[in-house]
Amino acid sequence: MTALPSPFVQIDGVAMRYGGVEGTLALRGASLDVGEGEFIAVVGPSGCGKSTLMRLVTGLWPPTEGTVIVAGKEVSGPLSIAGMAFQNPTLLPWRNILDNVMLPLEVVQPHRRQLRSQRGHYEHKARELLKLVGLAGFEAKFPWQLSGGMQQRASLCRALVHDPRLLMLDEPFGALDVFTREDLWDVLQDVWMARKPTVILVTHDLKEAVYLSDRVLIMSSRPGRIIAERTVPYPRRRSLDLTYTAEFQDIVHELRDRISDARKAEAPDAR
Ligand SMILES: Nc1ncnc2c1ncn2[C@@H]1O[C@H](COP(=O)(O)OP(=O)(O)OP(=O)(O)O)[C@@H](O)[C@H]1O
Repeated sequence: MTALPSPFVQIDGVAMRYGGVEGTLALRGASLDVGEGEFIAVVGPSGCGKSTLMRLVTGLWPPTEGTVIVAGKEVSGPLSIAGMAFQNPTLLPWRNILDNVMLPLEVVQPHRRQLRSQRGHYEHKARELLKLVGLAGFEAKFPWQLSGGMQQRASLCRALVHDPRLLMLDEPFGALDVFTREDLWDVLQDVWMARKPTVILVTHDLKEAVYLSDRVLIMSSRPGRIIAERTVPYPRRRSLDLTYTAEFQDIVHELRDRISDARKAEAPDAR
């Protein structure tokens, strides 16, 4: 019998308290595994600790208790193999779009070391990514010259330019109108199909979670932990028509009911 490969992301019994012993307990007993190349979505009540979980996986904060292992190593500082995108695109206003997308290459090794001698190669890569998300021709524009949706596309390119094995997305489409959001779902789907990074997506949008992921993890109210999961059965490439089918909507309703139960559940000793 062949052994199963170990998960790419392993979170085991993690607790996180902000601000010392009297501070806010954001997570308690949180455990989850994500396989390499898997796309998972994390949903849960507001304030349950989803963003906190993302910070622990990317090494931006250490857990108060428990372990976080990524690619076989315990996380002990910011992870260079991760690309990140958040609700707010946070592009640097004084850099044009191409230079914004290339920013991680100036920070993350081995790219940082190679950037000067291989600038042409890296620039080509950044331009190809911008083309993939429909931003060819906008390389020399500044963020303020782009719409919110276009800025979010650029921020997705920035998260991908250093070929991260792990893509961490914290409500990346939350601030966008529904049409732009749906366009970007398909952009993300195409990027995932082409490069197969491991993706952890935090979202409040249950339709988005089901449309994009292989598995949806549901968190309890704070202090958050994973209380249930739902496997999504649809092969890719998925089309938006799928979201109008009764079966798809049943899955969304099922998730909504579970989150509503989690919101009602008492968390008496959470502070
Ligand atoms: N830097 C911080 N210092 C102190 N408390 C914090 C900090 N960041 C988050 N918290 C608290 O930790 C808890 C979990 O916050 P977190 O942002 O992880 O939740 P979330 O599920 O992402 O929320 P939302 O769904 O509203 O975006 C909240 O009670 C929040 O107030």
